[in-house]
Amino acid sequence: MLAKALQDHNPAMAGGLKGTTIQQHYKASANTLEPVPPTALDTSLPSWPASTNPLKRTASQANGKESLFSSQESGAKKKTMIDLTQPPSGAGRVGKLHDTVFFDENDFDDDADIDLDEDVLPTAEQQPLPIQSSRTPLPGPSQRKRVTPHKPASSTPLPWSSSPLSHHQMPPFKVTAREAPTTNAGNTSKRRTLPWVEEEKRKAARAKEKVSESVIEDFSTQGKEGMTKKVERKRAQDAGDSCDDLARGNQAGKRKRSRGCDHCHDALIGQGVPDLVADKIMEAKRRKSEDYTLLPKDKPNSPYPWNKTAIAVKEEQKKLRQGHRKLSKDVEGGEVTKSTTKKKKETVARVFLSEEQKSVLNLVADQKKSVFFTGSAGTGKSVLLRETIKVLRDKYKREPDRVAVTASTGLAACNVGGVTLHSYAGIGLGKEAVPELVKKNQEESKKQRIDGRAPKFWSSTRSPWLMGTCSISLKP
Ligand SMILES: Nc1ncnc2c1ncn2[C@@H]1O[C@H](COP(=O)(O)OP(=O)(O)OP(=O)(O)O)[C@@H](O)[C@H]1O
Repeated sequence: MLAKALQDHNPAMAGGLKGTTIQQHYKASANTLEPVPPTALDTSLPSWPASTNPLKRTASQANGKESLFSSQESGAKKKTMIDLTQPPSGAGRVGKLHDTVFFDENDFDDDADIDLDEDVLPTAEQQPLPIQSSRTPLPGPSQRKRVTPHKPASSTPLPWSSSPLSHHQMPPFKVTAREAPTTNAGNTSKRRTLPWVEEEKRKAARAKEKVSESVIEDFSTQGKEGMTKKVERKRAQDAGDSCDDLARGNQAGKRKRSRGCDHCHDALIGQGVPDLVADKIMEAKRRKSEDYTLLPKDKPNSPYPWNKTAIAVKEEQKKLRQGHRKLSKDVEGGEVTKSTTKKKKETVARVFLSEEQKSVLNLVADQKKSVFFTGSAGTGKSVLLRETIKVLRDKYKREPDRVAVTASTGLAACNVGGVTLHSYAGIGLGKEAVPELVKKNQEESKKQRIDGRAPKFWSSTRSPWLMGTCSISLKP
């Protein structure tokens, strides 16, 4: 069936198959099949019309020489063979089917990209700009002819702008913004000025003219001497103005004060003030006027509420606080709040000693006797001891070193505000012999005297001794 189809398609080829089987033939052709070079394709293309160009067709549309073969013996390997060397034959049944060409609407979208091998000279409108691209064309596998752009001659001047020639010429002179002519033809620019500024200028010009006229008249009538006198009068007038302005604190005075004040100086001399004194007074005045700056209170009040000095703001805050305090007092019915009043010092209730305690105190403080008092816990021994210390310190206020509060232990000493007996004596742990301890105590007493501290006369201290949880020693 396949051989019959091939015979119908190309009788010459079918004839060539005589004497061999189809499979043997295509085995041999597959071995000898070589890729067709592109030059061969290019040379073969122009001879065919575009409608019958086999390159524009798909493999299934090529011509009757296209077919698929599969080797049933070797397995599933499929080989496609297209013979492009032979012109298409319209005699075959498959070729007849493809004589009618169908076009899609999108088939001609790429017509602009078709590279024609004709040397078409570009027209004047299509002439490319002489800007050379930095991109160099990549060398392709096929060396096709490229359309070279028509380059102008090197001597031809290149137009660098499309502006008219008048725009390229330099202006005849530099025109400033004020002198620049307006766009309106024939009208020069007129600078807008304020009417009152113009009026002031006119007045100044008129005054200048008057002054010059008067100077000429004076010079002609009074001569040089008259002119000098007039100038002096004018200076004195200026100085007088400056003094008045300084007194008022005006800005005009501040500007004029550098000139000095000759007429004030003359006035002082006229009053009988010596020249040197007048100079010093004027110098002092000048310094004062230079250093003088208006205080905020001297400055006129600003009509604007936000234009206030820091002092004015503080005064306002102070007034507000006072008003708030007054208001709070009124609300609370005149009672002062706790935060504003000082807390009263809490006083400890006075201790009232019992008869027994009083007798012990009397023996120690008045009769200067050594007393041993003891008792069970909570019977008031510490209370009595603190009261006794207090009475003795009040009694010997001018001789504080005469009262010493000691205890055998540190805890007991803390309870009555004293020190340990060993610390008071300065004997350390007290493990040495008595003579050595006495010597130590005397040395310690000397040191304390030199240092100005209260001396400890442990060795020479006599009665009364108060023995209990603590002891109080009194110097005789
Ligand atoms: N004359 C007094 N007046 C008021 N209170 C007193 C008086 N005597 C003692 N007390 C009170 O009795 C309590 C015990 O007193 P205190 O601590 O002096 O006793 P104490 O004998 O020293 O006790 P302890 O032996 O345990 O140290 C304290 O709270 C103290 O206030």
